[in-house]
Amino acid sequence: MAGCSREEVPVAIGGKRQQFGSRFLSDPARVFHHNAWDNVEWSEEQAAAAERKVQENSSQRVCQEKQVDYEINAHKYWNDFYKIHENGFFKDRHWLFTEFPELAPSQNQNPLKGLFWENKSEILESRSSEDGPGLIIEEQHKCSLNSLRHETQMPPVEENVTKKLSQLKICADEFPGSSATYRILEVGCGVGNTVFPILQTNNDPGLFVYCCDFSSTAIELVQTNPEYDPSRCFAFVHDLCDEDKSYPVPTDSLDIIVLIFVLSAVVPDKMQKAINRLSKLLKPGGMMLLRDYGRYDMAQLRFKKGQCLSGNFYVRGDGTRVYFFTQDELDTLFTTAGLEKVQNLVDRRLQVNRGKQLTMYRVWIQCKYRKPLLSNTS
Ligand SMILES: C[S@@+](CC[C@H](N)C(=O)[O-])C[C@H]1O[C@@H](n2cnc3c(N)ncnc32)[C@H](O)[C@@H]1O
Repeated sequence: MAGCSREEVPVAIGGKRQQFGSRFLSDPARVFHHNAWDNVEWSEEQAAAAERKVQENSSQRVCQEKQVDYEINAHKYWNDFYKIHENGFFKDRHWLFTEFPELAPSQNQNPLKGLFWENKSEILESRSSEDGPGLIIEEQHKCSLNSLRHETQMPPVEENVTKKLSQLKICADEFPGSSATYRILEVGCGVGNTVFPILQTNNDPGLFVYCCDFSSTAIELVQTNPEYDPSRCFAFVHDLCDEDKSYPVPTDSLDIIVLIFVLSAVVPDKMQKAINRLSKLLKPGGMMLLRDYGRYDMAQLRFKKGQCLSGNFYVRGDGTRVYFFTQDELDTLFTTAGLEKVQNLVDRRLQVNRGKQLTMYRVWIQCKYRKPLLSNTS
């Protein structure tokens, strides 16, 4: 498959990892002097040629019957993928921490801790008046079984009462990581190439990492990895498009949600609801971090006629699917879910195969969106 990450590890210069966007090609004659160049400007002809290529490879769509199969059996195609590749395909990404320092803030620099506690009284006040007492996250964590019994005896008369009760239920169940002070969820975690570096790098004793994937094969590989430590991590099978299944954490409980090359694997008309649901899980001040394929990435241009499912959405030879985003589309998805933009950048890299003298134009989008302290998505 035209996988996401064999090629995406930034090069280390002098042993020191460079952040994306810091090596520029000013002299085209030097193109083969390095493995990769950042922020490469596309000429008008190159953009037009890419557009033509996409029009051409989108001109013939996969038939409806097959489209339904790819959707219904999406998790099976990914299971097959992981049965073949096991841990071998996606490389570990220690570069994560240069791009997303939020994944391992040193304890004193925890960006949310300060933000959250400084504004705690403001949050408590606003949420109390909005939702009534007992719904604020601190309260949820402290709630007693007695209060739960009292609450559950009352007949739920409104939808939001039902919602409150289900949140209290999670509380009563002592959800995994309930005593943690910094909670990260990775959605579509695959075999843990983001999760394990986080667990290795972030030594905050209050850290707890959740990770899920709809591929049970991938989750099994995470759980059987010698580095999997259930006291710091909880891996579970979950389909982020499944509206009927809830996540094993209460609303407003996560500091960070990570989406790395996963939203692109979801059928476009289910993306918004998936992001809305995730947004609810973030604490006020919490952040969603995304890195994913951008429009006209080399992988999109390489698709052949007959692999297109819908606009900019394709199926690979192994049955896994991929969408290619614009920055605006991602902005709409996140802001519609009530989040505020912190970063939305396009990373245009020129990767070079020096041995074969080949150039490959990659387009990735990186986003950080924050849940406002005064949430309007409840
Ligand atoms: C391209 S891989 C990326 C894996 C991992 N994030 C990484 O960067 O190594 C996409 C992952 O998303 C998972 N995935 C796709 N659709 C999903 C869905 N609806 N719910 C949960 N996981 C999904 C796949 O099983 C696969 O592991």
